[in-house]
Amino acid sequence: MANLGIHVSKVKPVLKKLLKLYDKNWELIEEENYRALADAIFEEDENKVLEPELEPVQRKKSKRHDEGAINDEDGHLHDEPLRPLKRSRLRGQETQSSHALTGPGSSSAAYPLKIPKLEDGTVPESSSELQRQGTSGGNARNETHQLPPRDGIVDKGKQPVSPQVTNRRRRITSERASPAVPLIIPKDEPIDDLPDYAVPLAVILPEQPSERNSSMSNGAAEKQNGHDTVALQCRDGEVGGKDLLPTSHEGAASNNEIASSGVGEVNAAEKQDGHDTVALQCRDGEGGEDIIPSSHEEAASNVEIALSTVGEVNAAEKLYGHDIVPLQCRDGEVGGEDILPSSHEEAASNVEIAPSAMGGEGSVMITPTVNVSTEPEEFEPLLVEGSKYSVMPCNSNGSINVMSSAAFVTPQIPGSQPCLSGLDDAVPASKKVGTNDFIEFDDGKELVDVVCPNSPSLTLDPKHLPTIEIRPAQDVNDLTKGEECVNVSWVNNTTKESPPLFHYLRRSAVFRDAYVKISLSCIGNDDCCSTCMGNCILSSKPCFCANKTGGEFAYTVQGLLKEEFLKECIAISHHPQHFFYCKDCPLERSMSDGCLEPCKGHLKRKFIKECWSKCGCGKHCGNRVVQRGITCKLEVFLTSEGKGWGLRTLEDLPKGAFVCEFVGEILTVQELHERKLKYPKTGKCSYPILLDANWDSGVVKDKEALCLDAGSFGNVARFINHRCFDANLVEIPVEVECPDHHYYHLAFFTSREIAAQEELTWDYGINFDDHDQPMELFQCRCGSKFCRNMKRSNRSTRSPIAR
Ligand SMILES: C[S@@+](CC[C@H](N)C(=O)[O-])C[C@H]1O[C@@H](n2cnc3c(N)ncnc32)[C@H](O)[C@@H]1O
Repeated sequence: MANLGIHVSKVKPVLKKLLKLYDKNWELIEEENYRALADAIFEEDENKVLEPELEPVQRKKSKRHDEGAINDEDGHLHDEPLRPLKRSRLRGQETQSSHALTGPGSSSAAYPLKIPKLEDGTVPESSSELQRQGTSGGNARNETHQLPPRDGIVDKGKQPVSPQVTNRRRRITSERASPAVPLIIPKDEPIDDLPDYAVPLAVILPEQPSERNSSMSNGAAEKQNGHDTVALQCRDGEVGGKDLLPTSHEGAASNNEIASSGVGEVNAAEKQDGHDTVALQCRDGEGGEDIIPSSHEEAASNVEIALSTVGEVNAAEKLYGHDIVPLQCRDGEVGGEDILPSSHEEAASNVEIAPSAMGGEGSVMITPTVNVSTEPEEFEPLLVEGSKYSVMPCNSNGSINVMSSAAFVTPQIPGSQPCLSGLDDAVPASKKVGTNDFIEFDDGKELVDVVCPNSPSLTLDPKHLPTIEIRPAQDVNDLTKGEECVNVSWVNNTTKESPPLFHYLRRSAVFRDAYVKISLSCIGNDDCCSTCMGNCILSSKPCFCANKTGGEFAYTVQGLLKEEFLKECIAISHHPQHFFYCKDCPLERSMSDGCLEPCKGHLKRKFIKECWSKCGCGKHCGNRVVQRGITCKLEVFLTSEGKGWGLRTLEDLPKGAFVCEFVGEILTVQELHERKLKYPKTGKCSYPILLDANWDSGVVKDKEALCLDAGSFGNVARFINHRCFDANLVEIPVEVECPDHHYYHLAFFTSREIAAQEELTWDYGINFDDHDQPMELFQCRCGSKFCRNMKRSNRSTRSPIAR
């Protein structure tokens, strides 16, 4: 603001107000380079000028306006907070999050628009049915389904949405963030010139006078007296604070480690040059109580990704073979509030690095103050991810410097921090800024200029730039990091971009609240084949496990889906008559703000039931396919059609072959909703899929209403792109260890033969005509002749399907 000639005294009160109005959502304020803030300041000025001229009534209105009320078309005032430039987006937040809950088949209504594959290219019969429903103003559902009357359910005046057009059933989609750019030579350009993604997360500060000055240039900052001031990393625990710095990548990389206990707690400490020095964050799995090492010895010293099955997900970045930076540990409280250890707050808040998922283009986000050394000597890059951020153990003294391309362009601005796991876990970067330029979000506390102008530390001699080596963030040969039985390579023949960073999971893992009961005692005699031996499929008599698939196994002896079974599954996906409507929809409940809307419908799918541990058969039983994991050769590649990354097969695949399952964090739909509200922009890095196939089984409790989110934690399925109608994969729910079907596996099978090198696709079930979808609808480039996103000039915007 200072750069705009706006005095800090003007900025402070407005910023305070904005923060309040935005619920401290810093991201929204900083968007478009603080345009909202600037506008609010100007608006404030204007109001001051206009105020005396207003009639008393107008003045009242004006005052309300200032307080956040807005006029609707009828001239009524609403108590919506004033949100300069962002009103429409924020208004859509609720919807946005609701859209976020779209299942791929979301399981369910995600498929309303699908029509069966056509032999001759004509629009299938069902599409006209769909069109009818789509054009009927959303009442189509009522033509075939009578919604039961429900107490407490209030239709907020909206048209009941046809399952064929409802947003919520759609697969969450997200826009890829802009591509990474190479480092840029310093230049004095206005901040506005910065592309979105270039807004740095690290804050570059001028040097702070401190006894520990020697370490200030060494990377992540340490918090002193409430301010992030001094570099934390690479300091030994010796008297005098002399920096002991790693002399190699390995040295630096091994310094940041986190360990987790099996009961959900995660302890993290800085291990520096053999000395455990600083505890990072320590949480238990219960109420977020801090467990703080009282000595170096107690401090856990390894940073690893820890997925507690009983609670939080904690993670560290292990990139390119190096443990880079610990991420964050959070409490297990509902709402995902950030709770920092009180007694060790200093230590705990010093290092926070979160990789973005999709939206962040996989960049490493560094939230504390980071000093860029004015004279980096012989720095060697440890990692450059997506060509945007470099983490370099670095100087002759070995400290870790973190640099972003933006750092060379402009003084750094505290940016938003796409989150990590638990998207609702990440602490917004803007919460911590350095001493002179810090921002405090605590109500009533001082707000100071948000920009760090003219930081001397920004002046980097360009001669150093060529020394920065770009390395891929993901292992080219295997981005599963060894998790799968097969390697999954990735390739990009077009740019230097790496696939986005995310934590590879072979199996879905509970984020926090989801109730996933895996208990042998819950598996009844009907749910397993305890008397079987060997390979059930070879037996002449179908066993108990086959009962759940209609008395026949779903698989052939060759391990493929039986033709009939597959056909049925595809048909279910394509036909809307398979919808059911919950009496008390958990999804609507999760998004309800007092007025419960009617269930929009879920797709009733056919399950595969696999044998499992309580069965008597062997591990190689033919009725255990999905649980064995990926077996075909796959590759992630940058698509040429502008769809971002995609997944393809490197070998011919027969029809009905299992490819992979959709893996992600298991969230309750409530948690997902909270996640979306908390990070409205994280649609970019969130790929939720509803696990709603059993919601017709009665009242589903909140903790049983689940979804999978592969935004930050997932497997290769997160790279599968959408294709309208004639995708070559179909997703089928699979029961393995949970007979109650609250949690199940969602497996992708080939819907036809697929040749080597073909891209693998599935139909997200998106309705591209639904513009009431704050989730960025991408422009579909599926190339299908049935593409629902094709521009047809004579088509009504309300009709999702062509006439
Ligand atoms: C689950 S991700 C798929 C992987 C993604 N392409 C990537 O680069 O990581 C979904 C996102 O991919 C892109 N996408 C998927 N299918 C697409 C299509 N048919 N046309 C254009 N973009 C597509 C959209 O940006 C969408 O939000």
